[in-house]
Amino acid sequence: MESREQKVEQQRVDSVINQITAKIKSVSLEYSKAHAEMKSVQQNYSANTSVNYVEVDDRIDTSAELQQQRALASRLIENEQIISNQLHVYKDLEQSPYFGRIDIQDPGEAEQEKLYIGTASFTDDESNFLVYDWRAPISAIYYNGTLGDVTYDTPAGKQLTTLTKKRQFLIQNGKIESMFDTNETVGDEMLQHVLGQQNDETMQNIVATIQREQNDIIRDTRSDLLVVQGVAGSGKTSAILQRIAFLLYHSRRELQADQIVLFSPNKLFSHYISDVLPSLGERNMRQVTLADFLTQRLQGLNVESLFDHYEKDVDLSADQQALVDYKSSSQYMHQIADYCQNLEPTHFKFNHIYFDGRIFFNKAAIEKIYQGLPHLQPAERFLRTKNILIKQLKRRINQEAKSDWVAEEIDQLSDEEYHNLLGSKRLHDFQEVDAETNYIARKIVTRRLRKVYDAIYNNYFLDIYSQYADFMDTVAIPDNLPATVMAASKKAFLHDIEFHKCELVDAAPLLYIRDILTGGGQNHAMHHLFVDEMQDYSIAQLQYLHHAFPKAHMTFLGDAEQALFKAVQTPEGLLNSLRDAFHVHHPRLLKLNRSYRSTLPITTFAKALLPDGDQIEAFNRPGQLPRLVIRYDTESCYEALEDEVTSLRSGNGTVAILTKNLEQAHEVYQKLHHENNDVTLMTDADLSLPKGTLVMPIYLAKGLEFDAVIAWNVSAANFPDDRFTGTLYTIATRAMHQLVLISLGPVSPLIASNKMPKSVLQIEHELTN
Ligand SMILES: Nc1ncnc2c1ncn2[C@@H]1O[C@H](COP(=O)(O)OP(=O)(O)OP(=O)(O)O)[C@@H](O)[C@H]1O
Repeated sequence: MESREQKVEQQRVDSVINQITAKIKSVSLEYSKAHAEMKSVQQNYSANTSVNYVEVDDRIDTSAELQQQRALASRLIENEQIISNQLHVYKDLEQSPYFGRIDIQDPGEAEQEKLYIGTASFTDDESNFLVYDWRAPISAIYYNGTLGDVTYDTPAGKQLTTLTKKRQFLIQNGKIESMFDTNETVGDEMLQHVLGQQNDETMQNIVATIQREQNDIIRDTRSDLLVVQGVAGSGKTSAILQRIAFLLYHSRRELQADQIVLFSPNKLFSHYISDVLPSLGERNMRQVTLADFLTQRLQGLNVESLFDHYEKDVDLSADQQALVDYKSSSQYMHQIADYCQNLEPTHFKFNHIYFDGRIFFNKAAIEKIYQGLPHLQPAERFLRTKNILIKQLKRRINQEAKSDWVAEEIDQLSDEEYHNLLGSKRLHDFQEVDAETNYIARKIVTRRLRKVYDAIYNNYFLDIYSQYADFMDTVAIPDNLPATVMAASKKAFLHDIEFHKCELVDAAPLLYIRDILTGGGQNHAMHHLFVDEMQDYSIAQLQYLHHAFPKAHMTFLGDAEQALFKAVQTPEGLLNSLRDAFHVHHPRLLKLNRSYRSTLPITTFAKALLPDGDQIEAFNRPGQLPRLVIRYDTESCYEALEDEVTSLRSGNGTVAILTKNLEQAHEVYQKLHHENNDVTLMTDADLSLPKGTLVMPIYLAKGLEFDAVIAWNVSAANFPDDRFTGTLYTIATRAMHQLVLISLGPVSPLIASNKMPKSVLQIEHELTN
């Protein structure tokens, strides 16, 4: 039954919603007007684009007018967009205007104030705040404060107040479903409700239930390097997105969404999180995967992806491991920087520039230019060389413009082509006819030699591959790495380059060498760099990202335990390595030890897989024990899989069958698909997750979650030793409500260990005779 208190609160909700509804009406009217205005300008614009293009003068006037109209149209579109966004925000508020209330007593004030907190601010006609945005300074108290005296940060400094009440609401369709008073950050009841729900296709914001430790990450504006070690399901990704929304609000004037870049683990993940910021009324930040970023920067090269890497690098010899460790280290990157700074001009490696299959600029000539310059930093010297080459190209264009083929081509130009070549020039700009013909001739040659210009502009005359090979030849390598292994690696690198391929471990060092020597590759406009799943990045790669976005504040989040096929580094060790490598002023390490995603039995099982799993605190959400199903031949194993899928599907929206690698995902898919059409095999090209039964290798499921998970073939043969702990742990922790493990033959020692209490699993054996 509704309490008296709840009735009073419901009356307030009703009154606020009435005001929001009235606001929606007026903003809708505004929107219709803006839309009509935009449409009429657009129609006008398209009518004008069909004007006569032949007369040069007309064309120039028309183009100026068109430009004006285009600018007006884009302003109106922007205006319409702003109003439309506002409408979205109000419509969301109309359903659920707020989720929290705090009562505060400011020092010296006679009366207490009641403040209500929601996803966005809402004021009445007299500008009184009926709802405060969750990011407003005062709202921090809701997340951080316990009853009593509290302080909060404001632009004017710290403020003191007394918190006398903290209340949470669950309001749906304008009705208070439940409300609680609490002294905690956000009480368990609310979290139980949110976490018990079925998985959606895309991630939801957690604004109503942000926890205190998460709030520290979200509201940190001081650190230039924030490293978050958070156990699986502890809300790292959620915290990133809430943090971005917070930063956009906090620095509304200086920061735009496209000045924030997030490196995400795969494309499925990018789609999975794409609704969170729009649900908070913000635009999405830029998102990129490491593979896309590297491939884009190393155009023409097929850079090995993290996925190829997972498929391949399971069994490395000690020497090979030493090589990978070295090339992934900050020391390696420092040695590259030293190499570049001290590079003798005679050691600089150049390429010929070709045109139509013939050498246009000879590398010996380029070398001569470079070596002839005064003593300068390599990048400066390179830039000067580039400018000299462009000057030489211009000279050659002028000479070539006098040749017969150009004159012939001019003769054959149609009027329209001729005018196009004239561009914005007018006929009376030229003193004589010759000058005009010469102008056209140079235009023709310039167009023809465009490729040469592009090659110079894009620095193709630097032979970065030979340069990197030279570096590998000359660098002082660590004691544990045999010189023969390094030499073989150089050879393999050059061999791969012949086939336009490059291993992942060489991509960042290669780019680093190129950037330092050419003075390029740095984006100074990016204010924030976020890296999710940082355990999958080497220090060398992170160092390159820091170099590529030198002005960006960095937030790196990950879970050392989820490192797939890789040794685990302690968070403190990682922070120290990063601090030394980056020379930052305000590094900060935060830890999230509470796991929210999975039920208590699933988290309890997952914890037991880890040597130091005790640090993980499970959120107490009840559920069934994970089931371990053991079969002794392939046929019965697949039968068991089918039975499990059928039974899990009846209660869950998505069931994900997670495998160790792609090959096993294919095998499972072939088998299941044969019997049942409602199964999807996910690949790294997929952009979104369908509902139903999904099959994928674990590295594609990084950062994702599913209602139910089946861990495929957790046998001793498939997961033989502790190199696979991270993989198995990551698989288990993708499950929200149910987890089934299927083993073909004896179970992995990671599960069948003394450390694994019998009570955390329900085991089903097949009887054998
Ligand atoms: N404060 C919170 N309130 C409600 N739900 C939360 C909260 N924190 C986390 N969650 C939920 O827990 C789940 C896991 O969160 P998230 O994916 O952000 O964790 P993660 O640390 O990035 O996980 P992983 O490293 O395992 O991929 C999500 O469903 C998220 O919505």
